[in-house]
Amino acid sequence: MVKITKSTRSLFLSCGSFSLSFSLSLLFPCCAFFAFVFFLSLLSRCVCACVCVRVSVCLERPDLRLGVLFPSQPQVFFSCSHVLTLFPLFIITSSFNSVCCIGAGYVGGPTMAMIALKCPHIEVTVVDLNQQRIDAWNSDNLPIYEPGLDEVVKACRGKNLFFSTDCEAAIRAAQCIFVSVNTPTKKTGLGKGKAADLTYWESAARNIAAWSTSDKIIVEKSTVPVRTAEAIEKVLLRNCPQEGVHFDILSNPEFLAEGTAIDDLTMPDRVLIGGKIENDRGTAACAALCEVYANWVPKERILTANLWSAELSKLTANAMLAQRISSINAISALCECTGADVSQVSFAIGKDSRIGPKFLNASVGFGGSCFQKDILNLAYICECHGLQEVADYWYSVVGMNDYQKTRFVRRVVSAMFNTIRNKKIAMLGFAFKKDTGDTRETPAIDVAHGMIEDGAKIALFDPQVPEEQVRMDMGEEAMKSITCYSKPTEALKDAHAVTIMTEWDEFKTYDWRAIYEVMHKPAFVFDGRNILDHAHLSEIGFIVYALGKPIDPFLKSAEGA
Ligand SMILES: NC(=O)C1=CN([C@@H]2O[C@H](COP(=O)(O)OP(=O)(O)OC[C@H]3O[C@@H](n4cnc5c(N)ncnc54)[C@H](O)[C@@H]3O)[C@@H](O)[C@H]2O)C=CC1
Ligand SMILES: O=C(O)[C@H]1O[C@H](OP(=O)(O)OP(=O)(O)OC[C@H]2O[C@@H](n3ccc(=O)[nH]c3=O)[C@H](O)[C@@H]2O)[C@H](O)[C@@H](O)[C@@H]1O
Repeated sequence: MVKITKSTRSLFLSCGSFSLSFSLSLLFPCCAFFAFVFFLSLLSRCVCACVCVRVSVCLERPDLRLGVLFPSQPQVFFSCSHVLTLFPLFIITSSFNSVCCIGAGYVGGPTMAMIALKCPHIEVTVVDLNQQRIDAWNSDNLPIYEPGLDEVVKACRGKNLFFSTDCEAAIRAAQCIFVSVNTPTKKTGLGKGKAADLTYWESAARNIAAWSTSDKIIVEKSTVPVRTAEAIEKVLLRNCPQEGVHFDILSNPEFLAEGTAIDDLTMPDRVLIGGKIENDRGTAACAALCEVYANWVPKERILTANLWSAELSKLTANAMLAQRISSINAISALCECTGADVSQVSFAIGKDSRIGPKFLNASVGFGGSCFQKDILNLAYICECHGLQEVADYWYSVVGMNDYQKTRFVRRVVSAMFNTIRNKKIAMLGFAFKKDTGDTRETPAIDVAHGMIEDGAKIALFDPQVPEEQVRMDMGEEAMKSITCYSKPTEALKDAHAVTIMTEWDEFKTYDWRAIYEVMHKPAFVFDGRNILDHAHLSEIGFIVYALGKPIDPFLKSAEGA
């Protein structure tokens, strides 16, 4: 008796589906698309059947041919046809030509501009609740400073790149929705000071659910706790009023760094796409997103993974990068005690190909919106899983960063005869790194507060950070002790000391001899980024403190005093 196998059944099913949809399409033209899809499906299965028969003849293996109809050897047929039947699904999802991104910030803006630039066939709309931000994206004064960004935006804006506050229209129109909203550390409630605040994410998901009338691929671009996709899926499914709308969730964490975003996006080390690769829809959704990136990223750099691995990889990458900085900063403290030079140590260990040279610059501390937030979040997740020792390990990376900032302030105060009361301290740089105007979690905030506590008057200059931003970061009370200058010469005139907080290239080109002349003596330089020519400064007459470098004899004696 002929037993109906999976492969036989699928052949009959395809045949039936095609006939039905074909007949329906004669009555209702809108069914023609489905008829086409089922036709492709049937075709693919028939091709497989023919191949199996042909192969069976060549190899004299009747069992392979029988596999089409009988249970003896169905795998060959079944797996081939399975792959080919993904094809129609692939067509549905891969050909998307309209994407939207919720969140027009440091990630949403540049990443979408790059997709628009590299994929002229895709219409990209970036939406945000913040009207001011959207207006800025639509103006000549972009809301973020990022080298090369202006050119990319100008090349596509109004063609296939649009910025809008009309979230509803953008969500309705898009086949694929990137979510790139902020995920800061929770300030109150359960997990405050550690857990990620997913309020903005959840509200974006609720909007997607409310306004979607067709299937969507939802892409997590924001950095989120591992297993967020699971929670988001629940929100989407329970809140979508439209029957039959399907959401495929992907994790596509962003690895760009501010200041180099355009280069990072143009040639990323890797693009990571996590999805439910254990099922056909998940695989097809992953493939569709891979296709977008394949327009400019070499295929071998596009990695796929399961959802949870992708989500966790992002937190882990940031934690590991920050951990390298805390490690070298810890060594910088030891260098100062022993006469070793941290730059020489970094160089020597970086030559080991297993360690590598990057992220080994000692500094006054890492800043930025993500490192601290993501480590705290990672540690909190560990705590929630009862892994206290693992959590403590990661907390210590943040602890070392705090120590480095405090240590820097202590050096400033102790070097200047244990008092900086009413002394003018020129602070060069406020951004958390060069080539950005971003000040989130910048070490300059803590250092400035530390020096103000000791009575200092701070004269601040940063080439990209406006006074209003400093005011927001420091607060009105602290601003009584801070004056912001638009020219470095004004900040430096009559200063007792200079502190370098950001590694802006222009600081290296200043006429330090002329600066020395207009400063009070002894004139101090505290280089929190190790960017200046310290030997040259000493030769001019400055008392120089540089992180992790042999200590100037003047400072040693001041400490002893
Ligand atoms: N800043 C960076 O360099 C990187 C950030 N990330 C991650 O990307 C995410 C976004 O970061 P940023 O772009 O820096 O944040 P951001 O704060 O600059 O931008 C987020 C934007 O989302 C908007 N928004 C919030 N809720 C919204 C909603 N429901 N509908 C519409 N718009 C909404 C906000 O108004 C804001 O403009 C975070 O999870 C961050 O951890 C990842 C890699 C790099
Ligand atoms: O998730 C994120 O937000 C991003 O966080 C970092 O990017 P970003 O914070 O923009 O800038 P980094 O170049 O990593 O610098 C972070 C901080 O570390 C400091 N740093 C960096 C390198 C180093 O050797 N020493 C050091 O002190 C920088 O001055 C800065 O304050 C990561 O490098 C990105 O891959 C990631 O996508």
